[in-house]
Amino acid sequence: MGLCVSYFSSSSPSKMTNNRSRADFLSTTETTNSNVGRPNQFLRAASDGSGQILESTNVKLYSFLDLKTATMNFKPDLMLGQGGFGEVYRGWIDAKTLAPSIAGSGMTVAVKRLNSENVHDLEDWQSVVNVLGRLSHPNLVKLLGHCREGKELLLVYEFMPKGSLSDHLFQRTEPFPWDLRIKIMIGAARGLAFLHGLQRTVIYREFNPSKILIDSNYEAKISDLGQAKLGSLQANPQVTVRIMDKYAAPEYLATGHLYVKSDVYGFGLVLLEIMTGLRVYDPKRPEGQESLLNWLRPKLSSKDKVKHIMDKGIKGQYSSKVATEMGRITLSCTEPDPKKRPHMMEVLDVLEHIQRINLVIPSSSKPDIASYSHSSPRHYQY
Ligand SMILES: Nc1ncnc2c1ncn2[C@@H]1O[C@H](COP(=O)(O)OP(=O)(O)OP(=O)(O)O)[C@@H](O)[C@H]1O
Repeated sequence: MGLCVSYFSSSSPSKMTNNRSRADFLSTTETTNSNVGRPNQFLRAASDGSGQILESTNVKLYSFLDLKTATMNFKPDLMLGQGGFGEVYRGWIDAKTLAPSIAGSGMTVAVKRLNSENVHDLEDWQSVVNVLGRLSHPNLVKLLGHCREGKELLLVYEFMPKGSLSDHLFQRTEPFPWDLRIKIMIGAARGLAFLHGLQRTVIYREFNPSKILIDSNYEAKISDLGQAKLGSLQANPQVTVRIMDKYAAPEYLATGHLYVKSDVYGFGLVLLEIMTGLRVYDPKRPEGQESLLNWLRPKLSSKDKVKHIMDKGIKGQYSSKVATEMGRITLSCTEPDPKKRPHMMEVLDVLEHIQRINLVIPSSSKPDIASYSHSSPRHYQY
């Protein structure tokens, strides 16, 4: 995890570093020639009023003891999950002062305790926390606080009570309703478009369904802003390089160069996952079908064939026009040539259109979202 900061002209595609550490999945780049090569509408994301860059960061500095208190000493029962860089615990803080509070009172937060062995470039910890703590958008999980004490590194995030898109798509027996799938991807597209539309462009880099978290209203927020500049390969060449990143764009795997459009590729793969209900890569599938995109790409452009790749569990919840349009936008996002991929604002427009055209499906053939939404992933019930 980590952030790679580099400076370049924003003419797209934007060349980045050739570091391939998983560590620098979230990259910021400053535009020296701010709008060159961008469609005007691309700036809408940063200027539509929904997101902003705060004057100063509100990210609170916690002591390790504070966060021990907030999480009942990192009680195993409170563990929300474990990622490649550490564990995430449920915790509680005072909603006004953000001071740690006793379990069950105040505001719930997610406390990420990073495994410091994976963190190698700590000099910029404070500055990166400051930069990312200033980004505010309804579709980004808010970074509320951080702690750095000896080997302990922690980040405190807004709590997302419905877990991740990955939990809903792949961990549950009940199929995730189509309307929610599209709503969530629209929210995620807004979050990414905001990052890409900033004058100091942010490339997220490891977009995938476990990074899309869901709030109580099924609004999506992109998580992990703030896991920043912690462990670039430059700082520590021994860091394991994860060459076969399942969601990584081909140009990144081939050259190590990262572009704004590399995020669009990852987004396209998640679109394919919400269409099919299948993981983007599964070695257990029969030969030739392990990579979802390689297997299904020929069907995405065919009006007749695309219907057949849709998740059987959501049959009847979308029109065939929706399936066709989804096939088209997925194909376009996953174009091998990054220049041919759309900007996130364009993807957002298409998804909003798809959401509108699906209104023709009578609600009687759709599942009762209210009853679905009463359930949360098991580990989120407390
Ligand atoms: N803000 C949050 N609110 C609620 N749950 C969260 C929050 N952040 C993370 N989680 C949960 O904690 C678990 C681990 O998250 P984490 O970000 O560490 O890992 P990941 O995204 O699965 O993988 P990695 O960081 O290795 O790429 C996930 O299952 C996620 O659902």
